[in-house]
Amino acid sequence: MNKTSMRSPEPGGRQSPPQTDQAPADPTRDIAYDILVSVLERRRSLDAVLDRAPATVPARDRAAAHRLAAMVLRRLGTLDAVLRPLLARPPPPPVRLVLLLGAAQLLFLQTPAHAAVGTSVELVRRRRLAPFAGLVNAVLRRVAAQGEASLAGLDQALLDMPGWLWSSLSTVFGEDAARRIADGIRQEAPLDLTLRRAAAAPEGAVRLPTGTMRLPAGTRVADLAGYARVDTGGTFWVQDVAAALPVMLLDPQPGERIADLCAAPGGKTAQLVDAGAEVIALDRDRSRLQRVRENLDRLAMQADLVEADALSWRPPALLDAVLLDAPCSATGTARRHPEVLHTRASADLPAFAQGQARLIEAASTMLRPGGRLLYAVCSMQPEEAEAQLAVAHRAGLRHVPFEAAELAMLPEALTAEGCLRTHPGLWPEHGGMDGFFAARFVRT
Ligand SMILES: C[S@@+](CC[C@H](N)C(=O)[O-])C[C@H]1O[C@@H](n2cnc3c(N)ncnc32)[C@H](O)[C@@H]1O
Repeated sequence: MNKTSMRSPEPGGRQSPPQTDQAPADPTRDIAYDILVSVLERRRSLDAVLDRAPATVPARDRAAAHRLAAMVLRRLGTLDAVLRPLLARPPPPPVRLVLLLGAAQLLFLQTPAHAAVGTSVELVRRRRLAPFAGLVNAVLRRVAAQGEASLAGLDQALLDMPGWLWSSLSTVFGEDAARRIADGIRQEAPLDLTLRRAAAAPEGAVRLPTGTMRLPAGTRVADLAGYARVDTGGTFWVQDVAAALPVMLLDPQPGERIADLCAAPGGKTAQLVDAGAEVIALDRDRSRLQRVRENLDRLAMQADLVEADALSWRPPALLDAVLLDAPCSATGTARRHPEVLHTRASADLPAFAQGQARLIEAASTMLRPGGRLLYAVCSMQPEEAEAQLAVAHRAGLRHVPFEAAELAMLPEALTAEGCLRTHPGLWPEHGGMDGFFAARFVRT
């Protein structure tokens, strides 16, 4: 196979263009490139980078940049494996990013070849890497010519998942399920909405067996009728089908006093309020708590918002229930937030598990005898899930397993110990779901 050779960049060739408030020349690809740099080199979140894009960039370009960068992050191992045989030696990191963006458009986003190749050549020039324009052009033309054949013989499930996550998932779920999870993560996630009680579903939405309404990937939520109704408040909010399960399993009753200890951005708070509970929504991050306020305002819902650290906060009176949706590695959200595949490592797990244990201990002191704790994490890792059952026991909490009848719509998510465990390999016929773990306890 012919390999395309490279010349060295000109002095200063690796600098990024200066940041300005002006809209970039090709916002989709420029922003997608910046996202990749920030995620892969600085372990930042995709949304945080997108939030920094100039306000002049239209929503449609932001959405396209998000989709393109997310596709590269989801398919990075496969894309590298396609490009490697076409290169005489590893290209400088910025050139690799341009090639990844171009190849993702060609292989996974159905961008016409002339557009994907041409815009990639322009992008490498704008990044002051003009000496590599010929290389980018030649390599991407080869990818375009090979098309689907580029992927033949590649074990994409293994290539696209970090090794540590693959071994952890194979141990927990078995190799077949790990493969189904990898397949689920590689799909673009649909838009899931939780409807408020008795509200009408937005047009075109499909009702999933657990009640969540689902619309195709790429649907813009703000365009849907009912998003910001002024008379009654919005009729729905965005929340993955799996993220809606913990509150369903807590089964909040009207008038119950319930604290949502890690509330922002407020999807589960809204479910608790919608059920008629008296809700205290707590978050230690002021700007994130502000998002809870905005979301509840849009829905015309009331809760007591408290900016505090759940480790030291105590309620004015003991509570009927606590929802602890604890901070975690978030591996369960990899299909919606594919950066977690690159920003997380197994070395992060002990610190997360320790933080969760301290929050469980704090939560146990807030409950009246007989009060319920619903512990949840959007993680698939056992350190953050089953391992916390022993912590809860030591803190004076009794595990109350979920019953088969409570998960009759999703029996495959009920574990032998009576916990909830979902993952992106479940419900492939409906479009999958995020990974979540939940367990229920009662204060003895
Ligand atoms: C997993 S998110 C919660 C998602 C939320 N429950 C929902 O459904 O929309 C974690 C949140 O916990 C907050 N948090 C983390 N540690 C905390 C602590 N010790 N006290 C209060 N909030 C905390 C973070 O600021 C973050 O907003």
